[in-house]
Amino acid sequence: MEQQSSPLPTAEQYVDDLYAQDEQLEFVLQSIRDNGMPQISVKRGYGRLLTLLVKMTRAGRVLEIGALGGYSGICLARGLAKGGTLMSLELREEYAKLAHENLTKAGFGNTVTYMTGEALPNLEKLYAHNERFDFFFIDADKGNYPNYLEWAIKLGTPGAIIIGDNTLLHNKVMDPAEQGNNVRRMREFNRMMAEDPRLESVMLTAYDGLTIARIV
Ligand SMILES: C[S@@+](CC[C@H](N)C(=O)[O-])C[C@H]1O[C@@H](n2cnc3c(N)ncnc32)[C@H](O)[C@@H]1O
Repeated sequence: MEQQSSPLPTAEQYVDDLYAQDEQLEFVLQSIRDNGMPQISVKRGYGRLLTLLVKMTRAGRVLEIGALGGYSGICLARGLAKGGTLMSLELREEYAKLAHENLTKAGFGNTVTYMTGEALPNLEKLYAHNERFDFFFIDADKGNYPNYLEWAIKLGTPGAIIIGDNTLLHNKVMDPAEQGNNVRRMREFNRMMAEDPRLESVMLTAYDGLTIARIV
């Protein structure tokens, strides 16, 4: 009888399997499921990239927009040197609470500060208080990505890194038939990242896309 061969893994599955399970991060994913929250944390490979990039750039002040259960927060905090800090903006109190619990369990409870509510007014507050950051991770409501990018440029120190997640938006950005608000705004974000003279950037197309820029 002819043997059925199992389908090949995707490149992302292959890479994910190459690395040992990360108990702290798996715990976060389980806590998100247990609390009935959306399972939309940053993908494992990009989480590892966040840690590496924070380390490689020696960023001391990191700002995240969209905390959910703290998965990306832990990845970012792991990259910080002693004394580094993470500011995390999250719409929902209950999500920020779980994220803080998870960062505390991971040993980063005193590294992170949460600001809850809509991110835009909080970004304005941070600017007014003269807070500046050298690393940004944008991962909240997609329709505001271009606004978050403008704020990151304003709040960024020279050479700051700005990263946006989900920049392919389930491949909708390439499909001219897709004309919803989030898709149009994500296209606008991608175009800004590619063309804005204040930035130099690269777009990674694994998983759901990740765009990385540096303020020139
Ligand atoms: C994709 S999830 C973030 C995942 C997280 N970065 C991670 O990888 O672990 C998006 C988060 O953005 C939050 N969010 C949505 N709209 C927001 C807004 N206007 N201001 C601040 N946070 C918002 C959601 O509540 C949700 O927790």
